Amino acid sequence: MAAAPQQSVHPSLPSSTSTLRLLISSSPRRPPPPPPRARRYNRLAASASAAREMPWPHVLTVAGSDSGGGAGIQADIKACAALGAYCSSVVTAVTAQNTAGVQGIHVVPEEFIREQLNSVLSDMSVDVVKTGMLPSIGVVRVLCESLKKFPVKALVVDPVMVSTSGDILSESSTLSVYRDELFAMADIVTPNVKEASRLLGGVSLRTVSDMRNAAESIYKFGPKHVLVKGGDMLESSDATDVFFDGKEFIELHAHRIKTHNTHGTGCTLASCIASELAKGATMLHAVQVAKNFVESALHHMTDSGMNKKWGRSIKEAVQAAIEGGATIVQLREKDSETREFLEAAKACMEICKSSGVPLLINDRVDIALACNADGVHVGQSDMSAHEVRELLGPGKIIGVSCKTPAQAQQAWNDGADYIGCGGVFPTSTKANNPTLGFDGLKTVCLASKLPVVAIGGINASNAGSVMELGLPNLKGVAVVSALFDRPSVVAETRNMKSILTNTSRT
Ligand SMILES: Cc1ncc(COP(=O)(O)OP(=O)(O)O)c(N)n1
Ligand SMILES: Cc1nc(C(=O)O)sc1CCOP(=O)(O)O
Ligand SMILES: [Mg+2]
Repeated sequence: MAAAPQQSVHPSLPSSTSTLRLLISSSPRRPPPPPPRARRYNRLAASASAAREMPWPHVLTVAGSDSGGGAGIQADIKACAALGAYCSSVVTAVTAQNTAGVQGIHVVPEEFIREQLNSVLSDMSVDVVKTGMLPSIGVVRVLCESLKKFPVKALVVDPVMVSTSGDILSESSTLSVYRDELFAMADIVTPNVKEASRLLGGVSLRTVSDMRNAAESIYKFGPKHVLVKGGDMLESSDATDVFFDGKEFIELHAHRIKTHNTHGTGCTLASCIASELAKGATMLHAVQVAKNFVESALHHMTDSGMNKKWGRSIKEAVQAAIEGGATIVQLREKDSETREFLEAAKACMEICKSSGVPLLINDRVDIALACNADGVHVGQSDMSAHEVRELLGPGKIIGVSCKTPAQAQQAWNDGADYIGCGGVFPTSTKANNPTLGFDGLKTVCLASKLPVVAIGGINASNAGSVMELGLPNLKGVAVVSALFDRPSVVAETRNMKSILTNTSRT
């Protein structure tokens, strides 16, 4: 299968129609699955005492409350829950706001913010602290002092200054203490272009090259990584973010989503990064997952049979899919010898890594380990997600094919990150694949606690109708033949991406 742009789920390379499955056990009956990992257990309803004692990924958000529920603490808690992290909260301000703007701000006294920080950090094992609205110099200083007293694994700083509606959320005097004290403690700082400009004394940021310079300048204040978010650069048709780790710049591209509903996306992105870091992901991986979560997904799965037919290598196919806008690639090789598969996987890893696009491997955990892929996609006859997680570790992405609510529940229990659900339409790419139709997809989406990617017979003519169903948890599509069994992978991917972009947020 070829991979197209995707989201928090992953796409793969060309899949062939043959069904070479990993023979994990010769026994026809699978033994009962091991108990789910504690951290996956009922994350949404986790009690504070459970979070204290159990190895949950734990994010503490230090931010303002948004009465409208779209941004701030409310957005942070929802994003962390969606990505499987427990979220505690220190409220720095209570805002009266709605979709039109901020009508009032009640700042919480500094000493009471200190008290909240003490209560949580002295008692519960927090992995990652994520900051949002820090209204005054005093609040930033209280936070720095608490973090020195109670160090955490990582600090994610979203330097929230002005709301999308243009209302001031942090006094301009906080800029200096952000730069001089908080940034030095941060693992990542995530300004949008307006915030980056303010942090740098009002420089103008109009191009990606300006964003790179800004990322480099902000890096000099001391954070380990910088992500300058380009979503506000309205002159560009692309929404490019620039990630800088002190050595390398990585441009993360996404098609601009035509919507005014961007309120809270910064909070959501930073909370997703924090959740992934809390789960053990590397910084780049955490940023990729977060970005994909905020966008809609297009999974590209490669298929070597189709690529041969069109005279292109897997590498060329993946390169073209990424150029066309694929956000996740899944390498699906049903007929290859192991050595050939691994070589292709290593070559694709290079391309995907340099483009900031996660690469998943279909079925083969050994290949994923050998090429340090970003994750694995398994089906109901493959190794369970729980077993895959044991082998891959916490930071990798695991997808599971599910056709029923019970399978979706099991995937959640087993610690998967997303599910693939299909066949939505009849397909000739996968033999003997039952067609679920819209009704089957709906039943699974409604039951799923994980993001869902629709698969099976999806093409440019029907992708819009799938996304327009507006089903809960449906985040994107995974596509093989509509991209790879065509003369131009780039053109087909671009077209598919724009269909998804235009339907996912309307
Ligand atoms: C995103 C996504 N969804 C479903 C599948 C199918 O996986 P599986 O059921 O294991 O079938 P094979 O791909 O192995 O034939 C997938 N690969 N990706
Ligand atoms: C690999 C795969 N899994 C499916 C499932 O229903 O789980 S359908 C499928 C094939 C998808 O290919 P195409 O986009 O060419 O239909
Ligand atoms: Mg499989």
